[in-house]
This record gives sequence, C-alpha cells and structure tokens, in this order.
Amino acid sequence: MSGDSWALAVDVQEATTPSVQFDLSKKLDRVRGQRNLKGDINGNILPEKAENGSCKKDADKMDLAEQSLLNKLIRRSLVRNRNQVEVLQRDPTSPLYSVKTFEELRLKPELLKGVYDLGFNRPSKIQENALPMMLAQPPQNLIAQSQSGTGKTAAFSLAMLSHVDTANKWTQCLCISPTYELALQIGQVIEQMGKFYADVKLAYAIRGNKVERGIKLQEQIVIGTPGTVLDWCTKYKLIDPKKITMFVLDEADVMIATQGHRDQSIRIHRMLNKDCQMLLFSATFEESVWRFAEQVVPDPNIIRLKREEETLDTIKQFYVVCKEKEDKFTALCNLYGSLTIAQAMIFCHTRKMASWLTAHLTKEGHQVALLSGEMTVEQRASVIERFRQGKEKVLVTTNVCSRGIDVEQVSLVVNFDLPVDMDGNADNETYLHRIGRTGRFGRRGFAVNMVDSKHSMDIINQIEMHFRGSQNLIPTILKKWRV
Ligand SMILES: Nc1ncnc2c1ncn2[C@@H]1O[C@H](COP(=O)(O)OP(=O)(O)OP(=O)(O)O)[C@@H](O)[C@H]1O
Repeated sequence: MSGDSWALAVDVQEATTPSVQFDLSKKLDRVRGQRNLKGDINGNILPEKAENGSCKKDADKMDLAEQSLLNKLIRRSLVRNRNQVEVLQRDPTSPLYSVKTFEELRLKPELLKGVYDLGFNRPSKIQENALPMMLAQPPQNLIAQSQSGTGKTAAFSLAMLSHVDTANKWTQCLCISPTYELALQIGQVIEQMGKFYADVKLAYAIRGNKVERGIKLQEQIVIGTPGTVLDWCTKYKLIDPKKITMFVLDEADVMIATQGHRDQSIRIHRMLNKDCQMLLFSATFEESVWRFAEQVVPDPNIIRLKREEETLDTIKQFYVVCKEKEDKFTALCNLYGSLTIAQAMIFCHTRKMASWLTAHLTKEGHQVALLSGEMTVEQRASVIERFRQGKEKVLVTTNVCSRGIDVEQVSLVVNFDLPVDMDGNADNETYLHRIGRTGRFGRRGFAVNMVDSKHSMDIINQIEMHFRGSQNLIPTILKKWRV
C-alpha cells in the first residue's frame, strides 16, 4: 500500500469540542504541510522530515498517525458520553428533549416503576409526542418518524403495555418487526418495562418457537416476524386477528418496501378489524413509502422529520480512500485499535464478503464475531447475546443487523462495503440505519466508510447530497483529509 493509497477523512472541527478542536486543528495544519507522518503512543501526530525511506515506511507512519488520531477522538468522546444525555435532554434542538416528565404522560404506576428501573429519567421528544397520541381515546392511528436510537421502541412498547386489558386473556396487541433479532430485542424491552406489571404476558412469534395448533394464546402481546405471525394467525390459529386492537409495525418503511415483508404485512393487516389502531414507526421513510403508508393507514396522526433532521450530529462520519478489497482490509486492521476501544460493528454487502472478512481478521489474530443471514436462529441469538454482553467486541455482519439492534457500547460503525440498492445506487436509508447502531440515545459515535473505487466514491457523494440540509450538512462532516 503506498502512502497515497488511502487517507482517513477527518473533520476535526466537527468531531471535537472547541478546546480539543483548537489543539487538533493545529496538528492537522502541521500535518497538511508534511508528506511523512508519525504518531506517538498518546495519539499525537508528529510531523517528520522527509527521509529517503521506502513507501512502505511512509505508509506505516501515516497509518499509525491516522489510527492514533481516531483512537484519540473516540477515547475523548467516550469520556464525554457520561453527561451527554442529561445535557441533550435540556437542549430544545435535540431529539431527546422533552418538557414533560414520565408522570405527566400518565403512565400506570407499574409502568412508571419499570421505566425508572431501566434508568430512564425523562422521555425523549418522540416519547413525549407519540405516547399521548397512542393512548388517546378514541384510539388514533399514527405514522411516526424519529432518528435512530431516540427511543421509538420504548415508546411503542409502553403504548402496548398501557393498552392491554389484563382481565382479557387473549392477544390484543400485535407487533411485527423485520428480523428475528429485532423481535427478540423488542420483546426484551417489553419484558423489562413490564417487569412490575405482572398480569401482562408476552409471546414471541418467531422461527423455532414451538406451538400447539388450534389452542388460542392467552398472552395479551405478541411480537414477531411477519411470516411466523401470519402462520400463527392462519395456519395454527393461535391468534384471532379480529381481537387485535393495536397493531404496531416497527421499521415500517422496510416492512412496506421489501416485497416479501410487504405481502405478509398486508395479509396480516387485511385480517384485522377496520377500527384496529395502527402504529407505524421508523427512523426513515422514503417519499414513496410515506405516501403508501398514508394510503393504508386511515386518518393518521403524523410525526415526520425534515430531511436535514434525519442525521444525528452526535455521530461523526469519516471515509477512508482505499484501492481495493485487500487495501480496505489493511486499513481496517490499522483501525483495529479504535474498534476495540468500546465495541464496533462492521457491515459488508454480502454474506460471502462478511465470511471472507471474518476469516481474514481472525487469521490476523483479531477476535471477531460473525452474524449473517444463513446462520441458524439459535446461532444468531447466541452471537448477538455474546456481543451484547461484550464477550466479543467486534461484530462483522450484513444488512441483517443494520436496523434496530441496540447495543449501547457500540462506538464505531465501519461500512466495509457502502450500502447500495439493487441498482447499485446509494441506499441512503440503510446508511442511516447502519450508522445509527452507534450514537444511541445521545451517546457519541463514529462511522467510518471504506471507499475503494470511483463507484463507491460516487455512492458517498450521493449519500452526502441526499442528506444535505441547512442544519446538518453531511459534506461538512464527511470532509476528506488527504496528506
Ligand atoms: N427516555 C429514555 N431515557 C433514557 N434512555 C432511553 C430512553 N428511551 C430509550 N432509551 C434507551 O435508548 C436506547 C435506544 O432506544 P430505542 O432502541 O428505543 O431507540 P429506537 O429509536 O427504537 O432506535 P432504532 O431507530 O435504531 O430502532 C435504548 O438503549 C433505550 O434503552
């Protein structure tokens, strides 16, 4: 790899507080004037006079310097994470801001206890706005958009828990989500929040869950993936769809836009009563999907973000220019120190690429976990659980994990392959969901994108253009730093 083959794109001004910014900007100014770079173990970038050394030597020095800089940014940001949530919840421009307390949202005492037990002090903006709409009488439909990691799952989980009539021993709330992992995770949130509400019961309609045909479920809430939920309603007759009074679509845009999911979701929807309350949530809604949702959901309340509000400015985004796959691998190895400061997720386009990358990282002596679609559900559940517990610090995966997965400690997301749609164009929605695996609920996060061709440079440019807005300019965040 030559010294010019890749460069870490760092926007120091965006990524640091004013005092740090000054410090690092000065370093960058010095760095920009030099060809050869060297970093010390404290993450300081030291300029060095040009020598007659080989390209390899130059590259090594630059790698160390760039890696050190990123390590330093991440370490600093993690230290600042501690008070971040409280500060943001007092900032009216933040998606975490609210004027109300949980008490003012009139939650049942059992649920208030559950919320506080989880360590939540105040609701986020989406929770404050959506909960009164979801709990209003007569019931109202809702299509709601809020940035990744801002508490949507908690919001609709509280709505379902508040909605059920515990005297009735049949399924009243049905929630569907696109993946097995996500359904499990939502179920865990409901279980935690409902910990002090003993009479509410929950069932998981997910692959591998053994059930007896024809015996109606007594659980008031069912959470599952569309195929299994459909089977439980039709083939196994465990749920009477006519008795469902609250229907939640999580990651609603993908449920509508992906053909298999859409067909199944529509079939489930058609079986429900006309007056069943419908709640659709996602961090992203492409224009056409939004229009479709408005047609399907009668007279909905709408909570919608402006394009420029969709990105979180607590997630700092970079890109690394590489030549090819092997070069990306070298760049990734150079960043490995940054990946393991907290936890990291690395996204690949295909299962094959994810396996290749995992095998190569392992061969280099790095400890990484792999989660991809061809694994059994038991294997997938075990991998995600180990990652959640921090047993593995780096998870290599595909789009199967791009949405919803909530692991607080993830401080870095790497797009080893940039997200593209079937036509090879930028998949802006997936990009936002992938990087949203970090920066959860006000925490700071980093996203590093690997660019290895003119095509992938075009993709980055398309993503920049898509999210360009007056407030939150991705181009200013995705500035390239070339040495
Ligand atoms: N009011 C709150 N106070 C503190 N933490 C909260 C609050 N609400 C949610 N959280 C935490 O914030 C994290 C993100 O919440 P959640 O998973 O509900 O976000 P989301 O909007 O559904 O994310 P995504 O768009 O990725 O699906 C979780 O760890 C959750 O426990």
